[in-house]
Amino acid sequence: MALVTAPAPPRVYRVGLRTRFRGLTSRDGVLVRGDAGWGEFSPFWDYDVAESRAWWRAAREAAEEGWPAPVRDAVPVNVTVPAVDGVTARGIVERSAGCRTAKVKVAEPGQTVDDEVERLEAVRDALGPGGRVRVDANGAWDVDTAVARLAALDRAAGGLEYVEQPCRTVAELAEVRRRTVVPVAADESIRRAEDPLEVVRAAAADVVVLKVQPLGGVRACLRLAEQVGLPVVVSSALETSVGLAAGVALAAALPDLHHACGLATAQLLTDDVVAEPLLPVDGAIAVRRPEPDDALLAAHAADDDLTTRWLARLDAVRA
Ligand SMILES: O=C(O)CCC(=O)C1=CC=C[C@@H](O)[C@@H]1C(=O)O
Ligand SMILES: [Mg+2]
Repeated sequence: MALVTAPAPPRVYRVGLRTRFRGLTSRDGVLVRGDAGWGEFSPFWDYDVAESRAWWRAAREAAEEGWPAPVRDAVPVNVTVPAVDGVTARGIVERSAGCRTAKVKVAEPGQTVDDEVERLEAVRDALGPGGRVRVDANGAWDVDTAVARLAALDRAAGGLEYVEQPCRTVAELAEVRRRTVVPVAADESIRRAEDPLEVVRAAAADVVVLKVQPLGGVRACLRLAEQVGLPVVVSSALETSVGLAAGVALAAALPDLHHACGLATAQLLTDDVVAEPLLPVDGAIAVRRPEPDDALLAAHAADDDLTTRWLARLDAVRA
């Protein structure tokens, strides 16, 4: 008699964030298991059903197909510094397990340029002269603000590696790029765009940020990287180590990788669903695919209300 195993049920999780990030104090999502392993489906709640379909394709790829073979066995990563004060920022860099690049959040509502200068000076001081500092404005500035602000932040940081998404539109990114010496990286203009190649046609970026879930999986990102033809930074969507493993797999499979990747975000979580999270050692994450741990899945299981919301979302996206 053939033994038929029932498909594993989706597991809804919720874990805390150490510092408020993107307005969030915790992160939640669904983990699904297929023949190839575990996948994560965790679109932020501001992504609608249509946008979330790419996130589902990434989870399905992980669970059903797995990922292309790596060409490297470790991925250099940046420490991610939320919009915190200078003392806290210094501590985060010092406890980042050897990261030599820091990505610093700027343009936080309610903060001033002085807050950003203090944060960047502290980060540069903690990294020393050999480290790299990048900032991420999440599209919050207009062009004039970006140009003026970048001059001040470039000075405070002792040189910026790049600014990620200084303004909202592709045309604005292109103008900022023409008016400042700081290189420009496109993030939202890739991951939330109808046509990610618009950035290339408009000469709007020096670097592109690729996130596996919003862009529909590792293979989809590899194809996009080839079409874009610009240096790539793989970054997380603030997932558990199950979702991070897909980002690590992408970074490991890219033919060229010249920048540290934004994949050290397990450092931002208070806990994880795997026993050995994908954390950096000496500034790099080893390429591997950790499995969730039953006790940790149980410990971080979402309550009934959140579980119901996620299962409804999953149904809507799969329909
Ligand atoms: O790139 C990093 O260092 C970490 C990931 C990161 O910053 C982000 C993850 C998820 C959502 C975003 O608001 C944010 C980003 O804008 O890049
Ligand atoms: Mg970004």
